[in-house]
Amino acid sequence: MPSSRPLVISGPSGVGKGSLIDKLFTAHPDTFSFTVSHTTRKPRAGEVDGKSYFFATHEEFDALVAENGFVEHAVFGSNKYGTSHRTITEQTAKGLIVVLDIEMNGVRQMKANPSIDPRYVFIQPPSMAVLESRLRGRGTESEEDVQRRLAQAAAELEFANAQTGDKIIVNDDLETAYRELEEFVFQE
Ligand SMILES: Nc1ncnc2c1ncn2[C@@H]1O[C@H](COP(=O)(O)OP(=O)(O)OP(=O)(O)O)[C@@H](O)[C@H]1O
Repeated sequence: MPSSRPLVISGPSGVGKGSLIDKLFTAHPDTFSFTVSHTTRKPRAGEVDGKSYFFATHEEFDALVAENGFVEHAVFGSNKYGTSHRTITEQTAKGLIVVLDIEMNGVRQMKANPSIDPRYVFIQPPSMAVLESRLRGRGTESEEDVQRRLAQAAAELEFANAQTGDKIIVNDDLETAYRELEEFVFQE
């Protein structure tokens, strides 16, 4: 039986977190769950409250921050995003392993307030050059955005390397990295 502790997957943009998490969910369809984040941004067409996100006003969001309702939260542009304690405990109570895809500052917050005791996995690129080519190859970001993500990547790698006791997986060959992740997740 795998541990029921939530799994926090972190690492620079473009390193392959999404690809690895997709593989995990596909290979084990009834084992894992995502959380539903809170956001102050307005719903886009087709987005359902409580499914895509929990949509909140700034006042509602700030009230939840004040009562320590988030395990991590952040501001992107003019909007706030956060993962509530509640979304994690609800999914864990269903017997699912919660998977959180979180950036460095979120990990910092979770470690500073260790109320849910997750397992941390850091995904790293074989080199910065490979990371750059994956980010460009994905073709979803503007040049300015690629540059911003690469600058942030250096900080992400430095942060991960300074952590002790967490799992680090180098995503060189995707299948090999996936097997390493799977083995870690399903170990006793
Ligand atoms: N081991 C690998 N070898 C080659 N290409 C890979 C590998 N892993 C992922 N990729 C490719 O690299 C690109 C970035 O991967 P992905 O979108 O999964 O990254 P991410 O870490 O989730 O990024 P973000 O944090 O920005 O969402 C994708 O085009 C993906 O197909």
